[in-house]
Amino acid sequence: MDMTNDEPRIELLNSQAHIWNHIFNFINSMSLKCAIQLGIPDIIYKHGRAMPLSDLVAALPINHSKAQCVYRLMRILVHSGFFTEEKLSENAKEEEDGYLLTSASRLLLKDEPLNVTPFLLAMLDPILTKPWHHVSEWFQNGDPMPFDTAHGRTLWEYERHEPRLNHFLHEAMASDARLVTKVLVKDYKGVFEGLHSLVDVGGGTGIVAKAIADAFPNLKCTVLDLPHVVSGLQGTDKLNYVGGDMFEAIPSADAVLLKWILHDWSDDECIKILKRCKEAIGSNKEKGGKLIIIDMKVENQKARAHDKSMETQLFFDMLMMILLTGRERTEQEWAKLFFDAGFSDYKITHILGLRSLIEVYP
Ligand SMILES: C[S@@+](CC[C@H](N)C(=O)[O-])C[C@H]1O[C@@H](n2cnc3c(N)ncnc32)[C@H](O)[C@@H]1O
Ligand SMILES: O=c1cc(-c2ccc(O)cc2)oc2c(O)c(O)ccc12
Repeated sequence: MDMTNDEPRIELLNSQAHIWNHIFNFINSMSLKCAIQLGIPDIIYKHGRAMPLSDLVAALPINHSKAQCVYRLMRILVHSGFFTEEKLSENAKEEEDGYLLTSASRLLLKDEPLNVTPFLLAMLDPILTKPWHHVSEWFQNGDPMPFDTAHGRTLWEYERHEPRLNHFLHEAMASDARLVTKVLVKDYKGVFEGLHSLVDVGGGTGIVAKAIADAFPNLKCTVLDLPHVVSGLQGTDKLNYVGGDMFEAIPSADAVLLKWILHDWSDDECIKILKRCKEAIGSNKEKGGKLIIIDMKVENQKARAHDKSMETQLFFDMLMMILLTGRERTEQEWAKLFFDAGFSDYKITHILGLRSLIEVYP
């Protein structure tokens, strides 16, 4: 069909703009990465009030020949909601604006306890972005995921031999763990009440388990993770680290926590992990034994076609397909996994923004 003849001109131009926006979506992420690497959020924060462009330029660690370009970087970041502009003076004749942080850029400050910068820097590192250039090739070959097509080995193999990847992934996960734990322990204490023991499976360096152990004096926590992740980590009387493999065995406990684990894995792999979790909990539902999952629940796509949070969930689903063997799941897909692994019931609570808390009972 010849679009130029049949489509109204306005629709033709809108379609072109839609495509341009998609071509250049990466410019939003890369501009933000640049601002963080230059320390722009911290510089504006330290200034303490709306910061004029000239002061920002003077404070930046840049070559002076690039001074003219700062305005253009800031303009796109204002547009995407990371900074706002405010008049520097009450005097209407004075035109100059100054930059202020927004609630999103406050989460990028170095001294912010819930800083999400490590997650951003990890996801935009060339090791993790290279596989995106190999997706169509992967669709046509026999590799398990585009990460292998790009790097010749799985992410797990790469991580074992490349300390930098291992380090930035654990920093990324730890930063997310701090944010989620803050909400969980403050607002959803009931989930952990009555429990005496909990294993955080794939709990990394133990940020979540430490916070739960601190918040509940009668609860002893264990972190199970791969031996190279937990080796050298010092436990306490309330927190202990176990090096092991969740596909083989999970220490027994009243409750098992799986935060951001199951979305990394295929359905068959999840069923194996879930069966090990059920063995660890035992079968006594009345004793309070349960599995606690923190992961996304994707809604029906048709109902939310233009919803921003649906888009973010779809981004994560693609990320899991490109890097790992995992996926994001609908309620029906979650329920099937639980019943196939031998669990009898579950309850989903929407408490963590795009992620849900799913309690699963033996
Ligand atoms: C995406 S991270 C999630 C970390 C943590 N639960 C969080 O949300 O912050 C996945 C974790 O699973 C761990 N892991 C991967 N394979 C594992 C296995 N076979 N047994 C135990 N842990 C494993 C990784 O080392 C990593 O710490
Ligand atoms: O980029 C990742 C990587 C992982 C990951 C790394 C190593 C493992 O043994 C398992 C998983 O998990 C991720 C994840 O859960 C996420 O939500 C975003 C990114 C990544």
